[in-house]
Amino acid sequence: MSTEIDPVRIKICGLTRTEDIRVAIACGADALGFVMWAGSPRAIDADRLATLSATVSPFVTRVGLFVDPGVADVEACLPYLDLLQFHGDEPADFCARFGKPWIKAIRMRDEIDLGAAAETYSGAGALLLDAFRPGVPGGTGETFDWQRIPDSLAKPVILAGGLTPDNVAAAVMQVRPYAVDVSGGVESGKGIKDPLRIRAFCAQVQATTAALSAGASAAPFTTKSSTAN
Ligand SMILES: O=C(O)c1ccccc1NCC(=O)[C@H](O)[C@H](O)COP(=O)(O)O
Repeated sequence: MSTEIDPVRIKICGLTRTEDIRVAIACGADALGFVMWAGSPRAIDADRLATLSATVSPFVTRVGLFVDPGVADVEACLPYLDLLQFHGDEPADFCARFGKPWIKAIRMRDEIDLGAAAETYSGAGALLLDAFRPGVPGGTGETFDWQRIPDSLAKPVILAGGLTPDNVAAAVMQVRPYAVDVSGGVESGKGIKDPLRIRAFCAQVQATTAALSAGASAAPFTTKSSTAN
């Protein structure tokens, strides 16, 4: 029996070049991430963001990534973004003050309580769950134990951290996230995306969604978005 399911959304992160944006969109990416934190090898500034953002088609979400930014730093980027993604220790009221939809990255340190995080960041559109490496706010290229994600969470889950064309199908099957997020797994160098790897990554996600729709799983498919407020 075939059951239509929501496709797992795809976010390609750490884009710095127009040609990579074109490939990501052509392969079906739903969202594109731009790292607005100067400490990253994938960082761009607001001028570059304006240029890149102008090449993004309507209906593709432009996401700005920030790590404990100043208010003015975020405000300078607002005209070029659809969604804000916070990777530092930003309180919820800070994340919400810009009048844009936002998501919160949660690094999966040992003691993390995802239920509490979902309450603390109740205004977030989703929680992006990422690997924890001390001193590195994101883009680690490392996975974490996906079994640590509860079956039910009060926010949609965006799964990140060390995803690649080789492991993303298993990740989708196991976690059933609302979306997957990848950076290093589709790169040939920091901030330089590999078109073949982007294509392979998106194809794996799309094929897994199709397989689930066709009944590849014994359990009825629900994504981690299904328990969202
Ligand atoms: O990518 C970075 O360099 C980065 C730096 C600081 C904060 C966040 C950063 N990236 C965030 C992302 O959304 C990445 O896609 C996510 O951490 C997954 O990265 P990867 O493990 O390389 O796929």
